[in-house]
Amino acid sequence: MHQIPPPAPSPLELDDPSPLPEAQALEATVARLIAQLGEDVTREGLQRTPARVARSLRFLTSGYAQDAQSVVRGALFRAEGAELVVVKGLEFYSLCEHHLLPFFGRVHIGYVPGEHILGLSKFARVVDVFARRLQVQERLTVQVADALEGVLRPRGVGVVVEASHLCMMMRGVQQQGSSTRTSVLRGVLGDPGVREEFLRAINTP
Ligand SMILES: Nc1nc2c(ncn2[C@@H]2O[C@H](COP(=O)(O)OP(=O)(O)OP(=O)(O)O)[C@@H](O)[C@H]2O)c(=O)[nH]1
Ligand SMILES: [Zn+2]
Repeated sequence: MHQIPPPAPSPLELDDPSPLPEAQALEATVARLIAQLGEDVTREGLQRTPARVARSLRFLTSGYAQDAQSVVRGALFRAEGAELVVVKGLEFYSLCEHHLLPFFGRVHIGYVPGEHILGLSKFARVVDVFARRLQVQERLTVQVADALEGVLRPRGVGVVVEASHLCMMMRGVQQQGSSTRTSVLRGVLGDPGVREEFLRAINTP
């Protein structure tokens, strides 16, 4: 009888038995950072922390090694219509480039197809390519719109990002209730009728 093997863990989640020199350098940097915060890196709870943080940071910035073209490959299909398509509420987590603290929220995307439509899951994958980098919210919004425009050549595209920034919540101005909305509306998504339809779709629960 065949045993079903357990699913392989993602390479980024593995405990690397022989870390590459750059991974070791990152670990050493994290160890130095912890020491400079006045902590004892050799105490039991912290011994493996530099390796964990290095691994975690590599995952959280894994978007640098990806590009939107490869992510959508194979999921472009001939368009069946030319109506507005809205994919809303895509969750994302990113790191603010000023404080290296998380900002997170939802991305809403609308587009009016040209010759192609895109497999629905790929919108979330495109968002992750750009969210898993050191970012500002405005650039994230523009990069998602640029990427979709590049691969889909749509008649119009709209990207709205709503996010909470921990750098504004747990430090700095400490505005726990604040959130930020950024948007890019291009092509026919800029036309009043289509824009209204898109904004109504994303604002309706
Ligand atoms: N526009 C924009 N600003 C951001 C984003 N993330 C963080 N910031 C802001 O970047 C700015 C950095 O300002 P600085 O004055 O250099 O840094 P700071 O002294 O830590 O600022 P405070 O947060 O006000 O304490 C702050 O106003 C942050 O709120 C983002 O995604 N977009
Ligand atoms: Zn910040």
